[in-house]
Amino acid sequence: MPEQTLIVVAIGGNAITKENQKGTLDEMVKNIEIGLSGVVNLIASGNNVVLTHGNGPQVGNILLQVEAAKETIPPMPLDVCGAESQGQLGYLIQRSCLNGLKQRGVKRDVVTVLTHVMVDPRDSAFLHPTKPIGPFLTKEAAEIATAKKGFIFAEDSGRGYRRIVPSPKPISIIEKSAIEELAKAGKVVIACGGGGIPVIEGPTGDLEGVEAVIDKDFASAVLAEEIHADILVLVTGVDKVAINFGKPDVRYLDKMTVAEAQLYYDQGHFPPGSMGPKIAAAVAFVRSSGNTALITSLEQIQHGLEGGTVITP
Ligand SMILES: Nc1ncnc2c1ncn2[C@@H]1O[C@H](COP(=O)(O)OP(=O)(O)O)[C@@H](O)[C@H]1O
Ligand SMILES: NC(=O)OP(=O)(O)O
Repeated sequence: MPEQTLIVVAIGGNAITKENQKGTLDEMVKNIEIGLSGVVNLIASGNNVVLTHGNGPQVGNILLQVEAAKETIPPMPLDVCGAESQGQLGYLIQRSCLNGLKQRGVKRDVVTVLTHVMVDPRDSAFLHPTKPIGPFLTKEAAEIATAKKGFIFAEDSGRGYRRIVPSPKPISIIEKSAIEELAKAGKVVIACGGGGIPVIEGPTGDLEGVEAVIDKDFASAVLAEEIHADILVLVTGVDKVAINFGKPDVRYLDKMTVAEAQLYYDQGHFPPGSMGPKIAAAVAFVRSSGNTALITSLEQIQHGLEGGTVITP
């Protein structure tokens, strides 16, 4: 790897509010502090790092707050709720990074960039919601919420039922130049929170927010390509990617080429709601940049970037 390695690290919203948690401040602060220690080590050892993060559980909770207060306080649309989640989580992640660096005796600026992401208004995702947000409900609770409020729910990878919203594909990161300059100047940048605030170009050419939640793995892959990152790290709940996941003949992989990843994808080893988007995002970055992607867990990153599953050209 080059001397001044630029690493984009993407962390899932479910790592910040876990599946069995309600999303209290205390839970989020603890998860971020413990979860980020490996990332802070990467920063402390001299790498340039851009941190991106999901927001599914958090933006879902903000929407529930909006919904609960709508008779007394004017409700805000999903893009504004997404922007709120960037501020909420950006603040907690930024503070945790600053504290972690200070504890290691390292002086680095840490900034959060409110990030807009261009999407296509004709993206078919607007007609077919797929992105799970908010708490995990039982089937019965989901049916009641649908009947009462008209929300759409879907089963999320065997973990329960969650509200689903449109998730258009990210086309380009509006603040890419600022993020690249900051990161290459040694600032730690938190960007593309919640996959970024989805925007389109309106009839006058002005940016307009649209109601959706972008997948943070896809947004991170586009960002990594646009800021010329050396490596894209997608952090999730497993140390390595497997074929035959959950079956007796499961095999965890240390590495795979994009061709192998595509073959396993086509063979159905990576489900659409969980590992599928990560593999698709990693493959897109490796194909477009010629660099490598790594899929691994926060625990594994504690030991550097040597473990996990590496995807190579
Ligand atoms: N082939 C596979 N290899 C490894 N993990 C898999 C595979 N297929 C599904 N998974 C599951 O997918 C999860 C990652 O998806 P998800 O939890 O939705 O991501 P996120 O961390 O972004 O919230 C893993 O923790 C694992 O439980
Ligand atoms: N926006 C997004 O991808 O969030 P999650 O990581 O919570 O799914």
